[in-house]
Amino acid sequence: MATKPAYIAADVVEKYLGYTTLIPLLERALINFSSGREGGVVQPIRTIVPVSKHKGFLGVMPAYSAADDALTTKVVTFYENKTSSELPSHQATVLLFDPTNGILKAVIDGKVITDKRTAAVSTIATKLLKSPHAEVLCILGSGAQALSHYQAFTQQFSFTEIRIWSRTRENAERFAEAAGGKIRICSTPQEAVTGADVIVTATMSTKPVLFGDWVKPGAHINAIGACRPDWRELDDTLMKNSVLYVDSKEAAAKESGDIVISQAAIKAEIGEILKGTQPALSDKTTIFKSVGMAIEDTVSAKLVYDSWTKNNEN
Ligand SMILES: NC(=O)C1=CN([C@@H]2O[C@H](COP(=O)(O)OP(=O)(O)OC[C@H]3O[C@@H](n4cnc5c(N)ncnc54)[C@H](O)[C@@H]3O)[C@@H](O)[C@H]2O)C=CC1
Ligand SMILES: O=C([O-])C1=[NH+]CCC1
Repeated sequence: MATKPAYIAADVVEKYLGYTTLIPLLERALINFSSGREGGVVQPIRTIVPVSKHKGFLGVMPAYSAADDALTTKVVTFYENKTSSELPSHQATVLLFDPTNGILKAVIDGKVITDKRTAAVSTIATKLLKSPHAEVLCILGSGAQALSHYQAFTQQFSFTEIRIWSRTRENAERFAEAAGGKIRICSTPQEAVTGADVIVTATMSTKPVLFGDWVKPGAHINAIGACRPDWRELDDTLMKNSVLYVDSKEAAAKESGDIVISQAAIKAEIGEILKGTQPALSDKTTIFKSVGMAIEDTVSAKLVYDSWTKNNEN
């Protein structure tokens, strides 16, 4: 008789998903993804079901990695009009299957996986694309992604100044308290961005919050939000005057309003830079437009499951 699937809750995921372990696994996954058939990644474009009546979306994100022999699907919901400040705008669950026979092995909380794997991939892009002299980090937004990016970036880099802007000062102050480090709270996005070497946009905005005229030449931008074809975070000036990298060319060209509307040309996938088949033009102004990939959830969920199994063996 088949055993019941394990349930792995958010606090356990948090315990096993450290950036130092996760980052090299994701680097390998990005390379495999960008290697076509040879890379052994099967990842169709995700299905998104709009729940227009409630300003929400349900996304289904399946993937298989031959290199990891791991099979998962994430189910993620995201809502524009949160009904409660207690409720996160994004909620997710990852189902992990035995790839040999299709048995469901684990139901894993997907919220922490989503927050951390996204920040880890931005860290990888930033290592490749930032100026070697980068000192100032700016984060626009103060939600879950803003916090995971702050945590990953402060662990992996040594910025001398970190700035944040959020729509309300109260939100920015709450963020600074949760982050716990020295953070400069800025009153306007322009103040936060001016002179910054690395910028993270992590908002639910549907209109540009970051304008090319504000951005220091040579800066690197990680654009995390605007995952719908009619949503924007970056304006046309910035999109057209920067070198544009993405996680998945196919997905970004379909899902990212910043690309769909501006018609900016994509230079390469981050996996192609890691493979050495495309250059990292770090002396130019660069954008990493992240839409999020199922394969990132697959390797993260496998890491969590394997660590959990090891620690629960008698
Ligand atoms: N690229 C990827 O892999 C992923 C991207 N995302 C996207 O990242 C973005 C942030 O996600 P979370 O931090 O989880 O959401 P969140 O709800 O925790 O935080 C959203 C932040 O955006 C701000 N915001 C909302 N509307 C705004 C507006 N019009 N102008 C400026 N700021 C605004 C909020 O005040 C808050 O600070 C979302 O667009 C989300 O869909 C989320 C998960 C993965
Ligand atoms: O990759 C992901 O999980 C998501 N990207 C945008 C919303 C959720």
